[in-house]
Amino acid sequence: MPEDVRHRRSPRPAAARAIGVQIARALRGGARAWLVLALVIVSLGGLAAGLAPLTLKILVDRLSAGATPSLALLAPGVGAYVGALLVQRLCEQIQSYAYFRGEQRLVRRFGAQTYAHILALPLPFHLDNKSGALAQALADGVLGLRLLLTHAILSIAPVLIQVVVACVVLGAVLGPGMALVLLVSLASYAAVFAWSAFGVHGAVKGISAAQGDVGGATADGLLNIEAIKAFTAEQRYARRYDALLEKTEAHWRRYLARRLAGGLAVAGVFALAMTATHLLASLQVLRAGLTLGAFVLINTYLLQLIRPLEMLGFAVRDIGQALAYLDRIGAILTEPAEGETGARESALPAPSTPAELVFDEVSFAYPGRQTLDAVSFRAAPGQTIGIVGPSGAGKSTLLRLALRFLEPSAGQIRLDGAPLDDLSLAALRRQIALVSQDTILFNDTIAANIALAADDADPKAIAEAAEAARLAPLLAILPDGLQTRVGERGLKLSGGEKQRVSIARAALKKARLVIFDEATAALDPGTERAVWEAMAGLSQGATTLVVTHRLATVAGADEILVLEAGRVVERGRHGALLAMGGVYARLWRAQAFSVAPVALDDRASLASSL
Ligand SMILES: Nc1ncnc2c1ncn2[C@@H]1O[C@H](COP(=O)(O)OP(=O)(O)OP(=O)(O)O)[C@@H](O)[C@H]1O
Repeated sequence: MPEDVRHRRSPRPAAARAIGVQIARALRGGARAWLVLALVIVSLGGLAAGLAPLTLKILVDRLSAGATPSLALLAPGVGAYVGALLVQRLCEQIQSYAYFRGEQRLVRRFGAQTYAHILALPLPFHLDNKSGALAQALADGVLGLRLLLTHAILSIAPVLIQVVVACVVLGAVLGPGMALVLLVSLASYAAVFAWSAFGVHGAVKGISAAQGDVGGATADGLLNIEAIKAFTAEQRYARRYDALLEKTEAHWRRYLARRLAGGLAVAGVFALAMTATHLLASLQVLRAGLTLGAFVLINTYLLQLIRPLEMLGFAVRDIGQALAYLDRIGAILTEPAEGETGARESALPAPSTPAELVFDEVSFAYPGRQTLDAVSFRAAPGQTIGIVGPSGAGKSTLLRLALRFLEPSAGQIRLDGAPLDDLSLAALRRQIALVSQDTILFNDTIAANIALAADDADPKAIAEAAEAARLAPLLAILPDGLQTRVGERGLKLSGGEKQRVSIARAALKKARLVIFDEATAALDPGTERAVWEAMAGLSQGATTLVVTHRLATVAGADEILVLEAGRVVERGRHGALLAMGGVYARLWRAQAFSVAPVALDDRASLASSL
């Protein structure tokens, strides 16, 4: 079971590799060409900026050589100087366009790929992590990528090019000593930046984790707004939220302190570097009697490099922040997605007949908790298998195994004779429809919610599925019918209506294996009966697994499994189980039947009503 990503320290190299792979994939499809173009233009601009002072030196030397000033004398120098500056300005404009085109494409692809990866992570990962924190990690990761890229291409690359050109020109004009002093100064500067960025990186990681907690708490509270109000827990949740914000503020304080210390150290090194460069330059001018043009050259370089060097400082600091942002998404990217082992999907298209499902000595344990122990059964094509037993017996876990949300720790599950892990997950899940107790709908229209199983579902098929799920009476009173929006998590519909949307979803899928997990547990008897009728319609022509606490609903099942503490303690048909006088008979007697819901296998009478 994966740890909560907020608190795990993923192995850095693995996370960095995962991000690298993701960025490399995202670069394909247009982004790379734009970014390479941006780099080329940045290089051209940097070269022009680096050479501009040299053209100025030539101009000043001509002016100070004592020759009679004339247009012919000045024009080439002025032209070269202005031309170099113009090229630099033009490059700045064009590089922005090219860069942001590439950045937008890259960010889009990176975001889409990462979101797809998160969706593909196994269910246990999602159960262990807060959705809000995952959303925050994704947003941070995208922000981190943008910061990294912007600085790499728009800040660092131009500075490096200008510095190299300046060193080469200064070395050629004033000798290697001057170039060496400049390089040593820059190296010290870079070292102090690295130290500063390292400190900031640690502090930002704390902020990022704290903001993840805040994001998680925000979503948690809003998702449970009804419960919070019903239990008058508003103040408590607001206080808890404030406590998390307080922690975030503390991390920000630490970050600001580190940033200040780093900034001061950088400023100190900068002053030292400038003093050394200036002193050496002045000495050379005095001793060697350098030309006025050479003196102008040194000063122009110094003035010209101050700003880019400061920008480099900001860049390195932001990169520390960007890496911290990327750390968390890197940890998520190292999580393995659900297994895709099967190759049968294209070779063998699933038949349209009901499926055969076999559990063969299947065991499963959540961490530290044995949950299922050597469970075996066979659901023959078209049969209905009831699964009953006390709360916590492992019924839902068994269904999750059938859908391969979880993997057995021992034993084998087979669909139509093939082990589940011989099928791709998509091929497996396409054949199964799940109707569970907690139906959460998307904040979209009823039609879009029904069409979850197929992007290109035919409106007629959606209407038929709605009809089969007994949604017609509801749709008749809604002014927008199937186009009615259901609100956040479907809160504008009642529990029974939501269940019927969920059944329509399954009906549209025309599944070969239908799984009901306490599908009507939350409904009143009248609604329950209507929903069961819809469910019975759905299980026509399919093999059906029904988990329920209401024994009457599986009384007609072909086989009933009684689970207790993860073991099948009794099995058989309703009558035989009652005659056995064991757990099932006790549960049966204990239940008071206020209504007699339609049994799922009462198909003959239902077929006519469908
Ligand atoms: N993600 C999980 N991590 C750890 N333990 C879990 C997890 N999900 C369920 N369990 C535990 O596994 C056991 C079986 O749970 P399961 O949901 O399968 O029971 P159930 O028979 O469906 O119960 P109920 O009838 O109440 O829905 C329970 O003890 C439960 O606490």
